Amino acid sequence: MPRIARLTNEERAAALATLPQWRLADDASGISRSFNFPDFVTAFGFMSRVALLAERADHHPEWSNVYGRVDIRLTTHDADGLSQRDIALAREIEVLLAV
Ligand SMILES: C[C@H](O)[C@H](O)[C@H]1CNC2=NC(N)=NC(=O)C2=N1
Repeated sequence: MPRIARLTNEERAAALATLPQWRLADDASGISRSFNFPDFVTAFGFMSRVALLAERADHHPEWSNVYGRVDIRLTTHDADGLSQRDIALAREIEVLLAV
């Protein structure tokens, strides 16, 4: 029994309308975005900042890094799908990039 509620179709559509850079998985289980930085150090600095956000939120990304590229997928394991926690972390990541 999932401990966190999955978003309804309506909630998901409304949330994703505010996150145009994020792509919904075909099975709607999560959202993903790729980030490109000029080099590894910049990419890893970004990952460090995301890691602090994730730890504070107790919500952790699935991700990979190749040199300057960072691929992030957000899904909620405790909900077996997409929850408000994923949306909240995606928004925080967007704020990080905006400053
Ligand atoms: C015990 C702890 O709060 C949970 O395991 C948290 C940790 N981070 C998590 N991260 C993600 N992405 N999904 C979760 O369900 C989740 N659960």
